[in-house]
Amino acid sequence: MSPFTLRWGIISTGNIANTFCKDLLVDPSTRKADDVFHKITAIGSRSVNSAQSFLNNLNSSQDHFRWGVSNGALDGCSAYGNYDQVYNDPNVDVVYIAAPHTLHHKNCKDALKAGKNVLCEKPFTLDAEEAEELIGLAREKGLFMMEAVWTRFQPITYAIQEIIASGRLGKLKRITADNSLDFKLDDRVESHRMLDPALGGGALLDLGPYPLVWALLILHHHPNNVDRSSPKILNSYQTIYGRTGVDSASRMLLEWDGVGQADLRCDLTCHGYMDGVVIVTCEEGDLVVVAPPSKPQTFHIIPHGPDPSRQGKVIEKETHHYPLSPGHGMAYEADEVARCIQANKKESDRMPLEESLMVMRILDEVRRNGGTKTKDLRGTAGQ
Ligand SMILES: NC(=O)C1=CN([C@@H]2O[C@H](COP(=O)(O)OP(=O)(O)OC[C@H]3O[C@@H](n4cnc5c(N)ncnc54)[C@H](OP(=O)(O)O)[C@@H]3O)[C@@H](O)[C@H]2O)C=CC1
Ligand SMILES: O=C1OC[C@@H](O)[C@H](O)[C@H]1O
Repeated sequence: MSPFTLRWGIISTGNIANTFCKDLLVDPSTRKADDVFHKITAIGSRSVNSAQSFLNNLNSSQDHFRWGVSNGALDGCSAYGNYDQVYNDPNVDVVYIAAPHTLHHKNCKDALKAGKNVLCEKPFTLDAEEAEELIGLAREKGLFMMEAVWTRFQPITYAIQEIIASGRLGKLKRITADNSLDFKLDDRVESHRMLDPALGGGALLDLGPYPLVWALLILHHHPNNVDRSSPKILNSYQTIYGRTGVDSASRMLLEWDGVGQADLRCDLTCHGYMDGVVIVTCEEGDLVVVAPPSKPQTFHIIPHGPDPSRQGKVIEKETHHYPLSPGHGMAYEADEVARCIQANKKESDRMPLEESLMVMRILDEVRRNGGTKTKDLRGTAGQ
């Protein structure tokens, strides 16, 4: 059977848009996804020159990214000097939104209103109100929409969830998860999207979704969270970066009743502990994930010790590798979008809209309890 072709329109020509588009050009058979073919049919930028040079750059891709160029994935692709032409292009099935956080809501809304399916970068929106409005609109229009939490679709996350759910490590106790890096804040211009409060800058909104995705995968989806209830925020703290007033670091302590606690961190001033960016502590041992938390490929199981009273299922340290297919690891989420749209689904079971909304509510509460300049920043819901 010939593969299902999904035609992508791309909004903005920044860093992650480039990484994502490159991954769309990788041969799907390298990740056993022969049922899908990704085609990029429109690129939208605030400047037509930027759209055209982005397209030229994709056309000159090498290595694994050459496959799509040679197999027609960029044939007939339009380069537009605005976003509206992407939304209105009849050759586009789904729009990928990769502009700064504060524009996600407007861009998604414009795409949905034009009748397009949507994949939107994390954080899904600036606040929960925006997310609610988009979810309502997507449902009203009968369109597919998903937050681009690529980590969820990587092979290692399924494997880790399976081990935890199997009970092999004994009862789950708690997790810690950390997505931190030394972003060299002092060397950046104040208008950088990570530093500018008006663009939703700071660690929480940019890095926070990753510790949260681990908390959701492990605790929210744990078999003991039978009715999938939301966590309580026990505590949170934001460190303020004086120069622009955004958070240079954020901490969250969440609890899923009857399941466990999640101690979550994100920091723009230093790396986390690379050999243990996520630690799932269970009765019999720890499951420890090696960096980066957005796309890990290795985890260890480390037993707590030879305690004869334990069930003895974890005796020696184990190392498990789940290598990503060629590319950056973003194609798995694109495959999910293609399969959902082909099956006429309006959302992904693996990344449900309710969970995007739940994350936005958590981020709102942390932001509003902190003292940064984004504390009172409101989104564009209703506009
Ligand atoms: N999934 C992942 O791994 C990652 C996701 N992200 C998410 O993707 C989004 C974009 O991040 P990233 O690619 O790093 O950002 P960049 O700054 O590299 O790119 C953002 C692009 O948005 C467009 N844009 C529109 N309006 C503005 C504005 N007022 N100021 C700046 N840019 C504007 C520009 O493209 P143009 O001029 O062409 O319109 C710009 O190039 C963020 O929401 C971030 O959270 C980021 C990194 C990794
Ligand atoms: O979204 C992201 O994913 C990967 C991280 O390292 C990056 O900082 C963040 O923006």
